[in-house]
Amino acid sequence: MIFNELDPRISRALSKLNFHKPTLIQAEAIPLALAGKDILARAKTGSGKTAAYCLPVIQKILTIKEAIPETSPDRAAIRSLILVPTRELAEQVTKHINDFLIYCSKEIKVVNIANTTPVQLQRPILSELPDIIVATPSRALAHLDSQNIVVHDTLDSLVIDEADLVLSYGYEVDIQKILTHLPKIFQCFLMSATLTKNVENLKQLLLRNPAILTLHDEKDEINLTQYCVRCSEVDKFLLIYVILKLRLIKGKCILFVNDIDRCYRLKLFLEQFSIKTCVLNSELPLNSRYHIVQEFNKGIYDYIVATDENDLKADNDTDDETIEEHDETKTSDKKRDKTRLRKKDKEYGSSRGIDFINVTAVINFDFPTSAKSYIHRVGRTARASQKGMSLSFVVPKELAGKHKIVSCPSAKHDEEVYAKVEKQQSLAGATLRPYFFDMKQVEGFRYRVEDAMKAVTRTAIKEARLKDIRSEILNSEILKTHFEDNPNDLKALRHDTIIHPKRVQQHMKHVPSYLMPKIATPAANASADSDPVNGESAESNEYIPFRKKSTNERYHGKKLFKGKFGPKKRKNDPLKTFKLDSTPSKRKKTQ
Ligand SMILES: Nc1ncnc2c1ncn2[C@@H]1O[C@H](COP(=O)(O)OP(=O)(O)OP(=O)(O)O)[C@@H](O)[C@H]1O
Repeated sequence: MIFNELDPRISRALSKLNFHKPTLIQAEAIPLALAGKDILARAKTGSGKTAAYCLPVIQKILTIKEAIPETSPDRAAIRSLILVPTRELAEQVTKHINDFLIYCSKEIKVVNIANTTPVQLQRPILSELPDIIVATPSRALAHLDSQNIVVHDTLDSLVIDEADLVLSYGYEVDIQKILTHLPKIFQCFLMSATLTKNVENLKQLLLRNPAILTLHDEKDEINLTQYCVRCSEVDKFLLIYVILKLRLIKGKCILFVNDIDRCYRLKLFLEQFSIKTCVLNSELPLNSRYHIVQEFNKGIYDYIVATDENDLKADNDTDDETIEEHDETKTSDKKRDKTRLRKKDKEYGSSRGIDFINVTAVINFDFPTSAKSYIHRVGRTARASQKGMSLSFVVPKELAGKHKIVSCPSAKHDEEVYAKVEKQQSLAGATLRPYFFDMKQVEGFRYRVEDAMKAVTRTAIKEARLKDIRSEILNSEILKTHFEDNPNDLKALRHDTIIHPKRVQQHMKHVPSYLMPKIATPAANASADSDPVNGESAESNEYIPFRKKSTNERYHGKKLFKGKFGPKKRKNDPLKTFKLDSTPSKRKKTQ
């Protein structure tokens, strides 16, 4: 299948988007879909599933409309319903469709009704009979029930994207109710990166003699390099500091943690060293979440600390092999619920389906609680045939829970989940390589890391969480009114601001040269036949040199030696001054 077999308006849009040739799933699914087949597709994350169903849906609508005279009232009709599990995904799919429609936007209209606009206010938009509706199942059902959407005679296709997640979010009943509003015959697409027993049930319910595509593009596996490091819960903080501060991983990273408090703990910790991050979690308003992802994709932010708590829960509920949430997690969650400022958004998801662009690395700061969740998290990098890496921290069982304050309840199960991930990856022909490093090399940082960890108290986290949500609610209001009208105003809106400026210790911003360790980047480290104890064999690769003077700049990012913290002021580094003052010669002078 090649794209220029599609309507020329679609082909032009595709070349504008630099979609020169179809991905494997697109090449297989599009011709079958155009031939009218129902499709059940399972393909890896980032393999282009969205276009695999959007393009035939658009193509078919164009063909149907060409056969209807311009003046006929029958031209306007709702012909396709696309159901997705989260609001983010609905925004994203709608954007993709609008991109594909750029040369035929007059012929086909798409509307996203998954947003937070009240149902009544969406009625006028729906009365114009858009050709394609994108919705979460609950929203679609609300409109079908209230007759704002009437499709028994017109619907041509139904898509359920991320089908397993749609079901595990508890939408099964909604889907069954939705079916009662649909015509007897329509084409159906079920798309998912992972297929579960529930999807099998849905297949029986919805699909007629479907084409079942389970696609595995071997090239894609090679694009993702997976590393893991076993360490204590405190050492996770030490290592993340070293990795980000010394830029051992260059480029954009998503750091996954397992709950919202951990999100702010990690943000505040990194903030101590002037490492800026955005947070992404289900408490933030939808507009802010969407804006954060957009800006991250444009390259405005380097680091996102994300939770995928809804996805973790959804995976836990459905995956037989998943570790049960243990009591401690439940009680601590209950406690936190009391202090919660606003409700979590049930229709939030960060690790499923969201198209983060050009992500160098996914870092599982907290190891996920299921193998399925691991697939979706690491699937945020190495997308669309690009290269990417994942680095996962795994806490050995005997070290889990040892440091109460920084402990993550799920760490007790890291080893068990890791074993499942390893098995799952080896079945797919992939491996998780260990990231060896010489702990002695980073010991010098322990003091400042512990200092920073102490500053991130429970109260600080609570305050930060409240403050961030308040400011994001304000941001969200600005975003709501300005999104379309004043795009320039939005440029000034930042989501990575320092939450606790008073706690930031300026000297921690810099890494003194005498602390500079000899530590390899994950890539350099794993590519050599390292000695796990001292990692010496990686020397020839990308070691951060110890006491290297003149090339420090590359470890600190471009701006470090410019302006306020320029080279002349380096003498003011308190750590350095302290060292100088304690030399014997100085002491003599002052006596
Ligand atoms: N034929 C193509 N050529 C170039 N880029 C493509 C092509 N198809 C899709 N892409 C790009 O690949 C990225 C991933 O596509 P998409 O989001 O559809 O993947 P997915 O399989 O739905 O992933 P997930 O399971 O995570 O939702 C997107 O940025 C998309 O623009």
